[in-house]
Amino acid sequence: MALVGLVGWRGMVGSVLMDRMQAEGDFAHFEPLFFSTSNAGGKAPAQAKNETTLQDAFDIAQLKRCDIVITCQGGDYTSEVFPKLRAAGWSGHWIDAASTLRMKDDAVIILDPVNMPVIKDALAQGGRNWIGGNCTVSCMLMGVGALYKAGLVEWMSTQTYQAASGGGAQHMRELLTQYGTLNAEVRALLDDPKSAILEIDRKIIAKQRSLSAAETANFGVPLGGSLIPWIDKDLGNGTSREEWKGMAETNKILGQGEGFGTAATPVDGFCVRVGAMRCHSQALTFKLKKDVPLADIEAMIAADNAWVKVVPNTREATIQDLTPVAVTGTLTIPVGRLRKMAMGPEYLGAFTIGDQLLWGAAEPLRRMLRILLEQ
Ligand SMILES: NC(=O)C1=CN([C@@H]2O[C@H](COP(=O)(O)OP(=O)(O)OC[C@H]3O[C@@H](n4cnc5c(N)ncnc54)[C@H](OP(=O)(O)O)[C@@H]3O)[C@@H](O)[C@H]2O)C=CC1
Ligand SMILES: N[C@@H](CC(=O)OP(=O)(O)O)C(=O)O
Repeated sequence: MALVGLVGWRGMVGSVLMDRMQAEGDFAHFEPLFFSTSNAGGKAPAQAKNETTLQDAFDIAQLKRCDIVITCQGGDYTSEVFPKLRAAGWSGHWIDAASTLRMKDDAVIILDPVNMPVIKDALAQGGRNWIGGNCTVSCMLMGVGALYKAGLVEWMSTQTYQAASGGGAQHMRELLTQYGTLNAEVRALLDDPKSAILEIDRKIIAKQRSLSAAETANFGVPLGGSLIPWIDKDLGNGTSREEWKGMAETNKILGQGEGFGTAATPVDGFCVRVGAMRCHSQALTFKLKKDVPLADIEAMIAADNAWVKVVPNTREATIQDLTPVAVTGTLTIPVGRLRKMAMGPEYLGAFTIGDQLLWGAAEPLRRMLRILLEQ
């Protein structure tokens, strides 16, 4: 039985991964070896079989024992450990949620319902590095990948509404703390149906502008009752790194080069943090290469994979099924608001949502592990 090293299994992404692996019976297919950066020698979780002690996640000799290592520990860990492990002659499979290795030539961005042929090609050529994609990109392609597979997309523009969880657990806590502080500030006025809404509004904006440093430590500014139209690093050319990933990773996932070559499909837009908990939403505008009837587009999208769900473009269906609240904790990727736009029949609008901890992070890793175990 393959020995699989699990690193980062108790973090937020790792916990979602563990839950999914448990739900799918994955642990029946390998011997797990659990690692920790903080508690080596401690007790491994209940899924452990023969190896019941936590190993030091920096111990190259222990990592070298593994046929496969799967890590959700983060980019700093990958940067420190991965080169040492390969330099020590380890030729096992490395499956990673962090972005560190994504754009390396010898790494595949894994999203098998979308790019199984790319994964199979890499496997046939001895590929060993399998990296989960950016959450926004992965969720988007799970929804509208059919249009790319059909070669219909001339370009795509994205406007995202990204949840607090993309920043990590502390960001989710901070958002809720801010909501709580704001609510407390006006609770007495809310309880009085006769109170003036503009007084409530004045108190809220005053409170938002005076939140303590501790209450904005992670986002840097208030997010509760506001939004932040910048995610990840400033690339210095007017683009955020999150926006850059849209084109770079979409094209790499599709096997269309490293993102900006002549074969690449242009993808660009704005990435915005909003006060949602763990679902990333995005409004998409496509320029299609030709005018395709809307019914054909809907059928194509609906048939693409087992998780995508076309939501009828009506008010009732949209407000019921096309929200973070509806999608959180599920693998369903709804695609709705599908309509031709006023610019012409080749212009298509769509809105899609995905749980960024499931399809956006844990699920592609889990599925890659099964692909490797089943070869
Ligand atoms: N958050 C996201 O949306 C996404 C994250 N990723 C990638 O996954 C990586 C991990 O992200 P995320 O899961 O959010 O990170 P977490 O901070 O939740 O977990 C990372 C590690 O922190 C350690 N840790 C310290 N204190 C605690 C605690 N109280 N509870 C749990 N773990 C703790 C654990 O390591 P140990 O057990 O060794 O102490 C854990 O594995 C990111 O750095 C990123 O590279 C990828 C896609 C999306
Ligand atoms: N940057 C994403 C989350 C994330 O972890 O992305 P990446 O895996 O590309 O670093 C967000 O903030 O929503």
